[in-house]
Amino acid sequence: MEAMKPGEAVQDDLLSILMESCYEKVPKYQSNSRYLGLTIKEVIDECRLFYFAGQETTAVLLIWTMIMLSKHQDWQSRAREEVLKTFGKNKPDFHGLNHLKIVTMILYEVLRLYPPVLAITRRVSSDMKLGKLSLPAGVTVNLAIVLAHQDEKIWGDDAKEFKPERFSEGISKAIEGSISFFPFGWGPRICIGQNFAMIEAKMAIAMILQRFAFELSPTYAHAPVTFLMLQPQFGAQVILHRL
Ligand code: HEM
Repeated sequence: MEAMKPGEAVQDDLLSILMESCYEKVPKYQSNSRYLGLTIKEVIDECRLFYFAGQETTAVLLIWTMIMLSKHQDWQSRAREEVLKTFGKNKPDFHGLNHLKIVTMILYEVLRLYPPVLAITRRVSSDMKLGKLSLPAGVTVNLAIVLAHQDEKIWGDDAKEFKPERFSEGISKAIEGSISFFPFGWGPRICIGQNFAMIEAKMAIAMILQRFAFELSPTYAHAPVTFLMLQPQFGAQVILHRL
């Protein structure tokens, strides 16, 4: 804050933007001053939210992807083939990552079966009707992402099976008009980091596939459990073979 006052240390990153809003719009922190910008507490809360919302979610997406590609070696080979065709052994670039079709299908299917955020909740602010439901003010509605993602009426008898080909023509074709795939939430509060998360996950998976073949260790026990996020309860023991 001190360094920002004379115009130093302002950079084009998230923290600077938050700090700028805080410093420029609320020059003095008096409890009676008109509230225009973020308070320091709000800046800290935003930073915490970004860390919490962005770190663990993408980490568990990557873990489940490694597990699924270990269980389904055919998809691991297809993904590696695509990555090597696109980048060779070079560092993946943004343009190429955006054009990975197989890897994207795999990530969507992992997000469908193992959504890092299992459910989202909303508090009803005033009495309202939602379809046939009457919701009184004050109740909390729980939207179980994982149940919609594995509903056999929507996804078919094989809803619980790993079949990335469901997404071969994109999300809208796979869900055919129903809102039955929302790993990043939906509506005005949809995840602000979803594009970043997908690029980050593609980058990590592509770099692993370029270097390693991998399989599950016999010690791995499949036991998804929720500790805030959906995680493998006993860890993910994966054996890597350098290529
Ligand atoms: C696989 C990765 C991710 C998943 C599955 C995920 C999932 C979600 C979901 C379901 C919500 C909506 C919560 C609600 O409606 O109550 C959300 C919100 C949010 N996410 Fe993510 N997220 C991921 C990655 C990220 C990343 C990488 C960032 C930041 C860099 C991020 C930042 C946020 C923020 C700030 C919100 C709150 C948005 C708001 O309330 O307006 N997320 N995320």
